[in-house]
Amino acid sequence: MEAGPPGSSRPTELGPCLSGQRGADQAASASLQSAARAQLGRHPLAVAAVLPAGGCGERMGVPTPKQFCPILERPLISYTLQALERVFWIKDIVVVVTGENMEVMKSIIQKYQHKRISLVEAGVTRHRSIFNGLKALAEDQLNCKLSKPEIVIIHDAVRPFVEEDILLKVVTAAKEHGAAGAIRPLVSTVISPSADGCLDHSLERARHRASEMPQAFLFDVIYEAYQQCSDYDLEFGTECLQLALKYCCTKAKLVEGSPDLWKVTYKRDLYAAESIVKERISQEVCVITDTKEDNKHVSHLLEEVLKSELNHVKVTSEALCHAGRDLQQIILDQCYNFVCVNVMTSDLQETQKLLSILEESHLSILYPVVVVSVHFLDFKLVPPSQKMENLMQIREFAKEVKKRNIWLCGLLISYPQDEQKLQESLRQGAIIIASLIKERNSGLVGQLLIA
Ligand SMILES: Nc1ccn([C@@H]2O[C@H](COP(=O)(O)OP(=O)(O)OP(=O)(O)O)[C@@H](O)[C@H]2O)c(=O)n1
Ligand SMILES: O=P(O)(O)OC[C@@H](O)[C@@H](O)[C@@H](O)CO
Repeated sequence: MEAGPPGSSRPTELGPCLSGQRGADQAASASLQSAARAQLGRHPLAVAAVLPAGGCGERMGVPTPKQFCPILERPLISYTLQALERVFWIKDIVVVVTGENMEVMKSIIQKYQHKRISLVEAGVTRHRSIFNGLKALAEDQLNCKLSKPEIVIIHDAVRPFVEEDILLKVVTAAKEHGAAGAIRPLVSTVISPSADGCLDHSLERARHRASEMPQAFLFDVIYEAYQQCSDYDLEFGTECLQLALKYCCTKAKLVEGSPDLWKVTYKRDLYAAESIVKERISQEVCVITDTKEDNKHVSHLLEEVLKSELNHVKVTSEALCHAGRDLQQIILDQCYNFVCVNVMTSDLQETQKLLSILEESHLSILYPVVVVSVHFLDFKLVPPSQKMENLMQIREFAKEVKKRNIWLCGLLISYPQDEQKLQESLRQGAIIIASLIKERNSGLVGQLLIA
């Protein structure tokens, strides 16, 4: 059982909350969280989590177990760990992986600087893996670094979009009822086939629900259930709530969960998960300019066109010169998209300054940061060839900063004297920038695009 790297520093912010909630929902969630935090704070509940991650992902149909499949070049399991790490009152996170994947898991913990993680060896079935995780938490383990919690959360490692409020709800419910689990409406009707492969009967969909994760239990309840569990249940069971009912007569409280709780099972689920992550880290763009009047004017024009191109996206602008203060705050506020505006110049000094600031921050550890180095050039005044040589340096810079998960590309925008033609160039440029930010295609890193 290994803990995460001791003392590894971690960015103060753990990346955006990839929650499905927005606006009013978020306010409700925040007020629930503060109320529950007050409650948890008053009687500090010892809460730990067990993340079964020892499967082979057969239904995903790829050689890599799905929990290690990449989303934006980061393993799926790292997103789930990040989601749980954001919850300050979960004191230990036990990840259950196969022996052969132990080193892979350790490298993920190291690279993404996950904390509060202990690793335990998986079993041949999900229930056996979960049982191994619980054993690691029980006090009756030799040289155990973990202490037995009052409440244990069980959450599949392949359900990355779990929010604090559903965790609070199931933990609070488990404290009262002994067990609790998230549920969702059924999408398809459940039917029961007869022996000859025909319909025997169907269940009334409105009266049934899909059992999801997270689930939470009084530790003693679920640990006792697993200890009493038959080999058949350990081998073929899929429902922890049922074990609590069958072996400990504990009826779990069912808690409505959000649509994002779904389990990544098939390849399409991985594409869906990546789309959600891309959408969530494309919510803000920062246009960086210097204080020269010409730059500020064009940056403002570009900012306005970007706002119309990227609706629902917050577009801010910042001068690079006093970067020590305002830009750092924008970085801390989790902006992952930067447009560095250069007017009538193809040198890359401003862009390089921005890249250095980004490299010094932890911002790109968890998510790729997109930087577009924009160069407005009046092709009539300055033949592109004279400037292209400078701009081609972008390829080298991009290769270097890609190692720090900063995805740099260049964009040449025509800067004609004619106002109407300038507007058209700006619109073209904004369309390209919007696509670079939303699609986050690593294949375009180091490219010089022309609007
Ligand atoms: N022996 C096992 C089997 C599964 N799991 C974990 O339980 C979770 C949910 O199980 P499932 O979606 O079935 O994952 P797999 O078993 O990997 O998928 P498949 O059935 O397609 O092989 C996953 O995080 C999986 O890694 C586990 O810890 N140990
Ligand atoms: O059965 P699988 O191993 O695919 O996945 C486990 C799921 O069944 C489980 O996570 C929820 O149904 C809640 O128990």
